Amino acid sequence: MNIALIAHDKKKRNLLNFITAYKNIFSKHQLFATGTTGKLINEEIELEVHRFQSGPLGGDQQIGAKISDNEIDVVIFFRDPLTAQPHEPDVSALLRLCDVYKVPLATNVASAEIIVRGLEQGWLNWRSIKESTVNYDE
Ligand SMILES: O=C(CO)COP(=O)(O)O
Repeated sequence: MNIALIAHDKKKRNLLNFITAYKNIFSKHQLFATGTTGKLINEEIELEVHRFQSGPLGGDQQIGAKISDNEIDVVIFFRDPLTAQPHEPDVSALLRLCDVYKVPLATNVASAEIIVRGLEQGWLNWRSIKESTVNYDE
């Protein structure tokens, strides 16, 4: 599965801890991230990550484009709900595209835990047959 990993600055430590805890699961998948998040994952956890631009410089939009091409299966985005972001429209657009394309999305550690454990159990295997069977308008 292709997993997008993103965290706002005040949530980066939470995301790094989370990925470390589930490193054995994440290591079986293809990882994508916005620039700074990806750099930290790469350096601190030593997982291979494809890095896009930093979020405020277009990284959220790049991940959104991958979603619209059906190339992202899961988004884990630890948002900071208490700090205004200069690129808030990009953040909203990314979250919106997850809903448009029915991509499982976790915006905090509690929901991320459910998704990652489900991933391991095969609950998201339907993603691989999605393109041929799911009508995006429904
Ligand atoms: O701002 C972000 C998501 O909106 C995250 O970007 P960075 O990973 O580059 O900090």
